Amino acid sequence: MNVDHLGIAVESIEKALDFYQAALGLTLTHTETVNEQGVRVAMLPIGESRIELLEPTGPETPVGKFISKRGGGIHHICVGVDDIEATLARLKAQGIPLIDETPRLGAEGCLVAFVHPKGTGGVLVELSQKPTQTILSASVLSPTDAPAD
Ligand SMILES: C[C@@H](C(=O)O)C(=O)SCCNC(=O)CCNC(=O)[C@H](O)C(C)(C)COP(=O)(O)OP(=O)(O)OC[C@H]1O[C@@H](n2cnc3c(N)ncnc32)[C@H](O)[C@@H]1OP(=O)(O)O
Ligand SMILES: [Co+2]
Repeated sequence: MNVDHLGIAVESIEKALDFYQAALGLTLTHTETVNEQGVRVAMLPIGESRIELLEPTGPETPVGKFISKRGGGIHHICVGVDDIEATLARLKAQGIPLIDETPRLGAEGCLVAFVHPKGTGGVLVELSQKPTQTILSASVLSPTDAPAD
């Protein structure tokens, strides 16, 4: 397991890059729109992890609602796992409240599922399994935007 990324809700990725890219000096490696989650994402590696900037595609999306209720800020922590189905089954058996009982498609073709904050000490936790080479090469799962650089 690892911290795959930290999700930060922002009103505008472009504005947020003034800090994370221009001032702090992180490198923007990937941008993509994930329609299934209603977000545009920008990935900036930091050490062995990444910062994921999340800009909502509209107000009635998870990140859009989060920003209108609380303003921007830390939205979720993403834990990388090798077998997301097995992890979900283990959590479910222990009565942990899951938002997604089956994985969905996340950024970069990953399989993702969210655990409800009421079962995690108030933090929205995303589980993510990296795609296999086979999945990566399938055109249906290709990122919708071109890489940033
Ligand atoms: C692209 C992908 C990727 O990385 O690959 C992504 O990250 S996509 C990232 C965007 N996608 C997602 O977030 C999908 C999963 N999220 C969701 O399904 C939703 O946002 C929920 C987390 C269920 C919240 O739903 P909704 O806004 O309708 O409910 P709500 O505002 O009434 O919130 C219910 C309770 O959860 C709390 N709550 C809501 N959002 C929270 C957050 N981000 N972190 C911590 N707590 C949170 C509220 O304060 C409230 O607590 P109280 O009950 O105590 O008042
Ligand atoms: Co995420």
